[in-house]
Amino acid sequence: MVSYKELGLVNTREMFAKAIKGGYAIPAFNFNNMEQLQAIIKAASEEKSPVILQVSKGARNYANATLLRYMAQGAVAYAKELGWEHPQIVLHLDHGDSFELCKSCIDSGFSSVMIDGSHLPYEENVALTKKVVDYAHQFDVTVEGELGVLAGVEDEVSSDHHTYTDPEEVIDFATRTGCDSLAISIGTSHGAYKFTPEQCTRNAEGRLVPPPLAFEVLDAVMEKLPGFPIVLHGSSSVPQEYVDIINKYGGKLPDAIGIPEEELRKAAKSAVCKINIDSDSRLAMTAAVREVFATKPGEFDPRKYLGPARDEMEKLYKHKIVNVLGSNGKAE
Ligand SMILES: O=C(CO)COP(=O)(O)O
Ligand SMILES: O=C[C@H](O)COP(=O)(O)O
Ligand SMILES: [Zn+2]
Ligand SMILES: [Zn+2]
Repeated sequence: MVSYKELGLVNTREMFAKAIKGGYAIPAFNFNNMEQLQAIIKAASEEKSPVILQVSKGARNYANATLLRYMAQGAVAYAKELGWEHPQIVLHLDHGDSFELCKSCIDSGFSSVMIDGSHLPYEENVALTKKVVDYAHQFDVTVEGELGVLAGVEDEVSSDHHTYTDPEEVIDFATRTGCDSLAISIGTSHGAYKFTPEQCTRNAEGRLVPPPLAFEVLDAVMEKLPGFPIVLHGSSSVPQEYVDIINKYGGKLPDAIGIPEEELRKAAKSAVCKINIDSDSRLAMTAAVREVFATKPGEFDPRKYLGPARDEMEKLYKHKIVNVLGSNGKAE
């Protein structure tokens, strides 16, 4: 058993309280490799932004759970080397699907976990989330629960079907589980295809324009739970520059579309205090790698294509921090 406190990590409690008061949101960036982690830490250090390092079950399986957590723990030392005196870094389990997985992360130094029981019947979601909270809180680890189902990978019924969070359930859920934050469904979804072309309109250039998020659901949740930390998953904006580069250099991402940054900016000013971004980083990395492969076919040193990918991700993370979430300078 190793406590995150010995590792210089922090939980989300104070971070979220400040973000809600200050009208900004904390970035939660997924990582599963060294270059992503370096780019996240460099961006957060240089912008003095609190940051949530997010690890999925898939990432643990890909990179090896032990190696991954040592990498994240090393991130605190790296941030200090970069001149960030008091790094505010959370190590968070993304989409935990069982008590055992959450416990294993808590026991190995995670400062925060998500237990995602959103696909379960309501009472089972409450019971599972409460079980994780009861364990986590003994060690001052914070817990994110989820109510409502995002379209796409979270929804087995169909890719364009959301079950928005029912605002009538949130008080009961938060009170009975004791969770520290709540992920809700208001129309975002995971991946690079957040809306089908049929759900969108087209602008003059023929680009897809997505339908708006259900801000009325967010407003109703905030009215029921004033000041309670809300989380948005599936919040990549799928930058069209990256999609174009990928498609130009042999990729195939037709009609990829995300959440407009304008909507995320608006959400960040509300009780939404954690915004999850993974796909945008994948797109930045893929665009940069494809461009090197296409324009410098003689390169075979991975540093020559992963290096530019890392630079592009760092640029992306800084852009999110400074221009979308407004978390820069909040961890001086
Ligand atoms: O919600 C996410 C991770 O939990 C990531 O969402 P995106 O696929 O929109 O980046
Ligand atoms: O919510 C999903 C995250 O983007 C992580 O995805 P993953 O399960 O492919 O690692
Ligand atoms: Zn979920
Ligand atoms: Zn998610």
